[in-house]
Amino acid sequence: MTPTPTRFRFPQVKICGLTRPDEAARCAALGADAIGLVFFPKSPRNVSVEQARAVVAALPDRVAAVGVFVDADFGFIMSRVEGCGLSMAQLHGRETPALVDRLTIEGVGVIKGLFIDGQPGLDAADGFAAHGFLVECAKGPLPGGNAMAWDWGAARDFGQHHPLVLAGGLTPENVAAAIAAARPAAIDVSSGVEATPGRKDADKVARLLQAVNKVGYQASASFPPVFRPRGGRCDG
Ligand SMILES: O=C(O)c1ccccc1NCC(=O)[C@H](O)[C@H](O)COP(=O)(O)O
Repeated sequence: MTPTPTRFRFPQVKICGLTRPDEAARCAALGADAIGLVFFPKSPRNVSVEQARAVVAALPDRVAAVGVFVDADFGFIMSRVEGCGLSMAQLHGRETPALVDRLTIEGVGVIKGLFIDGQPGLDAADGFAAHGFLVECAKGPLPGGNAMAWDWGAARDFGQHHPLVLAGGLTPENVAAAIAAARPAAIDVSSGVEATPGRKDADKVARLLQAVNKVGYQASASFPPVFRPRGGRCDG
């Protein structure tokens, strides 16, 4: 992938695992760039199509709505994308490059989940024409959302060559250190801003965004923004 100089807030912020419209609207008002909706029945954050549609309806257009899937097929993903008004899909299992290509052709932005210490690992990235790569560790009972911190600096080199979405155990207290260590294009947080699984705590979200904003805005970064506003095709 060829790095393109561009201007945007660095890093972008995705708050994942929303289940309620009022909490999603609050995340947006506080400055989140994207929210995540988990379509995985084993997760305590799993949402129905109806729930997800209501959450997306509460968002301003500038906020990306990302569906999180684990080994789902094209038809299932597209039914959620179209039924709920999602702009992006985050693939958190053993999905193939062909599935990513198919979604991209449909105008769906794709974030591929990779694991620093599991499969698929970082070496799989070059096979995927994804808009971003979420990197976290593989510890914990679920494929994501496990509140597991790791040595985030181990992803720094990866982030020089790929649009890195840093995730795993981030909190308002440690996010500045994590950003300094990994220099990601975006960060993703779920457990660290929750009151209970699936319920976001507005005070924690506010403190997280304050901490990210304090790190500063970088005028130029190596990649285009990972999270794009809803309502347009995602071509690049
Ligand atoms: O959050 C979940 O429940 C989940 C379940 C299955 C696959 C992925 C899932 N979440 C993906 C995310 O993007 C999380 O925000 C990411 O793993 C970080 O989670 P956390 O360490 O809790 O901040």
